[in-house]
Amino acid sequence: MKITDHIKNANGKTLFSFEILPPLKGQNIQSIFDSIDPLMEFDPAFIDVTYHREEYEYIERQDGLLEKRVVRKRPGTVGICAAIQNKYKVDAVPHILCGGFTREDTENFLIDLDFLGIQNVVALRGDAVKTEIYFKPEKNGHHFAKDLVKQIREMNSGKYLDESIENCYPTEFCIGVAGYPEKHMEAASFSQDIHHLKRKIEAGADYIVTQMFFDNHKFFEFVEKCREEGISVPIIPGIKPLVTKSQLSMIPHRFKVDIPNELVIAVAKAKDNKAVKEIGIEWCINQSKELLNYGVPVLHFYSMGKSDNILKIGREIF
Ligand SMILES: NC(=O)C1=CN([C@@H]2O[C@H](COP(=O)(O)OP(=O)(O)OC[C@H]3O[C@@H](n4cnc5c(N)ncnc54)[C@H](O)[C@@H]3O)[C@@H](O)[C@H]2O)C=CC1
Ligand SMILES: Nc1nc(=O)c2c([nH]1)NC[C@@H]1CN(c3ccc(C(=O)N[C@@H](CCC(=O)O)C(=O)O)cc3)CN21
Repeated sequence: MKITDHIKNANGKTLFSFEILPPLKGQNIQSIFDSIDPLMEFDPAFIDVTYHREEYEYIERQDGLLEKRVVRKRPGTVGICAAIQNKYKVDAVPHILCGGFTREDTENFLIDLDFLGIQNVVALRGDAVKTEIYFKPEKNGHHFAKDLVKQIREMNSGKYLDESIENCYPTEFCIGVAGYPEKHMEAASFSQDIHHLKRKIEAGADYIVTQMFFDNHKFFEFVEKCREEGISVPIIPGIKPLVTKSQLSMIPHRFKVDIPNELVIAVAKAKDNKAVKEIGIEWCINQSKELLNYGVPVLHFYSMGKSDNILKIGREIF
């Protein structure tokens, strides 16, 4: 079922969802099932599975020259989505990126998803590859998420890239896009970023899921601003409980989000990561309760394969 239909059918009740990443190459899928099993008691409306493109590694050869190697550390997004839908009868939502994909790759990827009965996707530009600062599209790939959204919409109206093929089957993808309560790191201003978000909705996106945030006021202001700008689609908050001290520097660095001082102080004072996990759970429960009162359509947890803390949070909320 489409995410937007899940939301409509819930009649104002807040739904539960979470996000996982494929295991490192060489691992089996059991670790994925083990992380999903405990969370089934909250009846997830959907499970997002991130997509991980290739990375470049430079290996020093014996002659001292550097050899560039292309590696994909976390393949398997589509297979995991199919396995989830088959095993749990829960909608799996693959992330689909501009980066690393030509338009043809995108079309063929979407055909696979459609054949597997996957009806939802999150359309993202994708991060720059680790060894580069700026995002670079493939030749004949998309620069921005809004262009990817447009291509999916065209397939939804039966328009494929090869116009000589007649009577193409129209797919029925429901499309999510990312929103940034604290502005995307590359956007020149918050207003400009909202303007770009609006373009994604105009291109045909059906809902927004946010970057993680630790201060609900940032989310409330973001929703207000979106509504003022005429963005009327559902906005789903994405939240993540802290688990380690090192995240105090990793999260602001990687995702360009702020951590409120009160939380920073509590985590910094904690005697070990076990204590940090408890602080993270408590903070996330408070965030969740307030978001629930605000009437969010879904609470989306960035569990990334670790479910014990989400289980504790879910038991307080759902
Ligand atoms: N894998 C995942 O689950 C998630 C990944 N992300 C990452 O966040 C990053 C951005 O992805 P999206 O939000 O999908 O990208 P996007 O294409 O919507 O926006 C990327 C940046 O370009 C700017 N922009 C958009 N249209 C523009 C235009 N026409 N001219 C100039 N600038 C424009 C935006 O303000 C933003 O700063 C990526 O790095 C993505 O991988 C974000 C959320 C979830
Ligand atoms: N810019 C951006 N890129 C993304 O891929 C992305 C977002 N934002 N925001 C939403 C989700 C959340 N994502 C996440 C969230 C946490 C981890 C994670 O596993 N973090 C580990 C350490 C990761 C590492 O080793 O670098 C952690 O300790 O939290 C990974 C992806 C992926 N998504």
